[in-house]
Amino acid sequence: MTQGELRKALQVYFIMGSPNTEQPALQVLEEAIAGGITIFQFREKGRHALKGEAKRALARGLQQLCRAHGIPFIVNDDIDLAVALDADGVHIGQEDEPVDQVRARIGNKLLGVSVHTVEEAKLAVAQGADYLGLGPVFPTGTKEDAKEVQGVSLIQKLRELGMDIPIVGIGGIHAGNAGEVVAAGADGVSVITAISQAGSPLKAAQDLLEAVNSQVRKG
Ligand SMILES: Nc1nc(C(F)(F)F)ncc1COP(=O)(O)OP(=O)(O)O
Ligand SMILES: [Mg+2]
Repeated sequence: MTQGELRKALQVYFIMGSPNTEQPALQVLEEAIAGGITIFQFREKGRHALKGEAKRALARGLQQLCRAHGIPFIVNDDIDLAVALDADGVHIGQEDEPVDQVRARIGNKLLGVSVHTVEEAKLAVAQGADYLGLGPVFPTGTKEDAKEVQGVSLIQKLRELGMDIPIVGIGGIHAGNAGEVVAAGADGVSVITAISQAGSPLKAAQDLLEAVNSQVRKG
C-alpha cells in the first residue's frame, strides 16, 4: 500500500472487540463496512475479552469480512495473533512490544503506533511506524488507562514541525467533532463507541465518512 493509499485508508478507522458491543461483533462490522469504514482494527481487550481459541475464531471471522470487502484488517497488541492470521498489520502502544522488534517480526505489514508526545512520535517514525494514533483527542470512556485528553494540539504540533507521517486521531470522536480532527491535520479518525454502540452502525459510519470528507486536511 502506498503512503497515499494509507492516508485514504485511515479516513474512518473502526476499532472493535466483543466487549464493545451488545450485538454480535460480526453483524456490527458488516454494517460498519456497508456504511463506508475504510480500515478495521480487532482490539479484544478489557474484563470480558475473549481469550485463546474463542478470540482466534472471532478474529478469523472478522478478518474474512474485511477481506471480502477489501478493508485492511489490523490486530491490536497481539503480534502472535497477527502473524498467525497473516493480518494486514498491527497496532501497538508505548507499553507494548518495542516498535523495532515488532517491525522485524511483521516485515512490511502495516505498523501503527500510539504516541502522546513529539518525542514519542519522532522515535516511532525513526523505528519504522507507517502511521501514528494520536489521542485521546476528546474524553473517552472506552480505554480505562487512557492518557490525558490533548485535543488536537499534538496533531497540529507534528504538522507544524513538518512531520508528514499518516496520522489518525482517537478518543471520544464522533460525526459531530470528526471534522475538527481532520481540519487540524489528521488524515482520518478512529472510533470505537461511535459505531459499536450506535443504533445503526451503518449510518454512524456513513456520517463519519461524510464528516471527514467535508474537511480538507491542513498542514
Ligand atoms: N489501539 C489504538 N489504535 C489507534 C489507531 F491509531 F489505530 F487508531 N490509536 C491508539 C490506540 C491505543 O493503543 P494503545 O495505547 O496500545 O492502547 P490499547 O492497546 O489499549 O488500545
Ligand atoms: Mg496497545
